[in-house]
Amino acid sequence: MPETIALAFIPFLFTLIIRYRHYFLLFYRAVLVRRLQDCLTGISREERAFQYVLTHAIPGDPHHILETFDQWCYHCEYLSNVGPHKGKILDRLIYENTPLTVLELGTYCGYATILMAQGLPMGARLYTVEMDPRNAAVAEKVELIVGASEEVIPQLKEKHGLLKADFVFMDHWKRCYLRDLQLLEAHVGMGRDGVPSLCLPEAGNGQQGMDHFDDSLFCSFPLGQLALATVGRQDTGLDGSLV
Ligand SMILES: C[S@@+](CC[C@H](N)C(=O)[O-])C[C@H]1O[C@@H](n2cnc3c(N)ncnc32)[C@H](O)[C@@H]1O
Repeated sequence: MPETIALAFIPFLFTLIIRYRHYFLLFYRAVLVRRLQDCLTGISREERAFQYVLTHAIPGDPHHILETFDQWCYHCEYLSNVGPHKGKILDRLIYENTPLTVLELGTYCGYATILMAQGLPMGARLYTVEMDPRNAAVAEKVELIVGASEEVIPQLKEKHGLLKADFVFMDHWKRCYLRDLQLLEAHVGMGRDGVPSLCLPEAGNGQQGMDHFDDSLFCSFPLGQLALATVGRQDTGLDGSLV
């Protein structure tokens, strides 16, 4: 009898596995393989990626550095970079907006930082905030600020000289998006003539190397009174409404 009940569950289990195969794959690659590699190599996944990039990329060539990151993600291990598909959208937004001051929340390995920095006009400045001091990469136009966004944003003006942000790329933990937008509104001048652009990739869905997940888009909205927009899952508290 218990065997019969167990057998009856097998089709159900198969259906679940097929339905959620991408999440299983993500779990396998991002958690299981990562833990195993951490134990085998004695260094973190991000350090492994850096070693790969350092040994395979042409120094000083941002395109090749990004391509090398992509190769690593497709053929070796998963990284939560913005990735080549959403990267194209980000690149286009930078090109269209030609911002002089850019604020990125969530540097991680510096993939989006490099991507944005190489598209910025001369004299532009990119500020990028990362709370994990191990995740750091710096380029010429970039000021890397190590700290949690909630502590850094109130100090951006006085301590880091960021008087206004023309373009904000939020790519940290999405539970922080609403709070940090409110902090930005309170502490940082926003954009040319008060019209900043805001980018919110849909976090947790669109991971690099997981093409199937890459169905999210970026938004760049001209924001009069800071209109908020998010694309994809509507669980950030930012549902396209005006604040
Ligand atoms: C998805 S990764 C960023 C990927 C990066 N923008 C890219 O495309 O290469 C998110 C990063 O945000 C950082 N982070 C999360 N919450 C943060 C906070 N409140 N302040 C600063 N950094 C934060 C994490 O440590 C992590 O490195």
